[in-house]
Amino acid sequence: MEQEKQSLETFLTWAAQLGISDSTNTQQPQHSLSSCLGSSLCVSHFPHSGGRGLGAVRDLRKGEVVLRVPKSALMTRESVMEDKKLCDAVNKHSYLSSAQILVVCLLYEMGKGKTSRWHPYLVHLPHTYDVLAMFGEFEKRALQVDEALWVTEKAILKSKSEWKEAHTLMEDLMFRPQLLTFKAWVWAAATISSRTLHIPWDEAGCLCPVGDLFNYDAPGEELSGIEDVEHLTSDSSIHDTVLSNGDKNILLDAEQHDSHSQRLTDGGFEEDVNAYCFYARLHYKKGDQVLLCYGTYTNLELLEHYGFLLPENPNDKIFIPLEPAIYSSTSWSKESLYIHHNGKPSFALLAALRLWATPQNKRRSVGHLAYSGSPLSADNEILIMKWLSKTCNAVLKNLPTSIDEDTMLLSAMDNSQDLFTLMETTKLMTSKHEIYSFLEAHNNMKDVNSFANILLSRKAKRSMDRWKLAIQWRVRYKKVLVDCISYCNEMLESCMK
Ligand SMILES: C[S@@+](CC[C@H](N)C(=O)[O-])C[C@H]1O[C@@H](n2cnc3c(N)ncnc32)[C@H](O)[C@@H]1O
Repeated sequence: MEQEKQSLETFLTWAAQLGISDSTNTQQPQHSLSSCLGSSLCVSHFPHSGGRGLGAVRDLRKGEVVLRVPKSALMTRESVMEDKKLCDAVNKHSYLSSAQILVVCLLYEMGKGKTSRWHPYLVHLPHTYDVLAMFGEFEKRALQVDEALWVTEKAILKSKSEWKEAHTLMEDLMFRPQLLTFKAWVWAAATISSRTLHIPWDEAGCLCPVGDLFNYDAPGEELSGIEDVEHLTSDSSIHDTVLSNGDKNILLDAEQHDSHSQRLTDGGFEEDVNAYCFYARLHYKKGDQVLLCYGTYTNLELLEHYGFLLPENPNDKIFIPLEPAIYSSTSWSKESLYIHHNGKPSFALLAALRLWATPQNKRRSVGHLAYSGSPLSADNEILIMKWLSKTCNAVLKNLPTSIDEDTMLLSAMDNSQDLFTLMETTKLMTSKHEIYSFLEAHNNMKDVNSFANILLSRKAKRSMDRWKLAIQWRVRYKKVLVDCISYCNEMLESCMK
């Protein structure tokens, strides 16, 4: 513990020496070079929203600058490739993407150990991640929903193929065997995926010491009026994040105290000061966690890119299987046909269903109504609400566990110190099969008395954390379906009045 504190202090001193500062005084960035924090922020622990993060050391006003990280302190492809050996090797592998190269750069610096100029920063990177590419077979299956399984499978395959493609380069650079493994690659790729920030000159983004300690908050009401804002930012990654928020022409904030309070961006690279600047997106009280909006993400996207999800995510959306005729009834894209976090069908899904439920020869005459979001007739509305409710019910019934069982399993997991107690608590539940599968995936253990030991294995503990995330995700998915059924019932009632 003491060692960790010491190491954090060393890191913050190192950061101050690089000019990183949370001081409000831009002329005289830091009073002392002993820490880059202390004027606005401090590193703190927030167990329910991201773990390690940044807290306010004083009341912060919305829009005020809370951290500056000079360009020279950013870890980018450009800065790491000042190393001639790396640069020469990379130049021989031009087929690699910029993100793959940044992954190699990170592993290369890791390989340097204490001699890396980034060493004080690198030692504070998380040791493991829970992004989908790290999900094992058991954890993947625990997601239960085809769409999520498919996204996970895709993430794993992508990671594998990117690793294979970069292998020759890493061999050329004579990486030691440990850094050549797929495990090392997924770790580095997850670091890049979950921590890089957008910079205008490199699509791979940058690693930003101290600036990457901000935990995530979903964009709030300011974006909720733009239903399909995700189309603007659809290929989600943290890089798009600041892009999605960075348009200073979009001023949606009602409060207009000063120019800063209007900005939607809470972080971005600013040419005039040659630094990454972070702003308070809200008023914060001393002690509050200061959060950053990385972008607009569904829970599945958060899991894919960042390895966490939000219990209440205003940007969550779920997809249900639709008949081919529904997709072909309109020109809306498949991605726009979904159900919102609160159970309401998306604008496009409603329009598509309304047209699909209209006889083919009448569609043309009512197309304009459907595309403007209007109901077509009471009968049509009743038909689609019944269909949607029935479909959601069928999806729920086809899933291996219910919300109640999942909730009980989660609570048993939280309250059991070991797997033996967990088994006892869940003896009568369907979930016990899942627990057996977990045991099979981790040891083929048949001896109940040794369950307790499993929790001691670090690998099983990691797997359990991911299993828990998978259950939390599927519970959210199922709750959206239940809310959609309620929504349909309400609509049906009002149609039948
Ligand atoms: C840019 S880092 C933020 C700092 C990070 N907590 C750390 O200790 O280094 C992003 C990671 O923090 C975690 N995180 C951020 N916001 C979170 C939130 N609201 N809830 C849970 N985890 C969060 C996730 O693990 C994510 O991949």
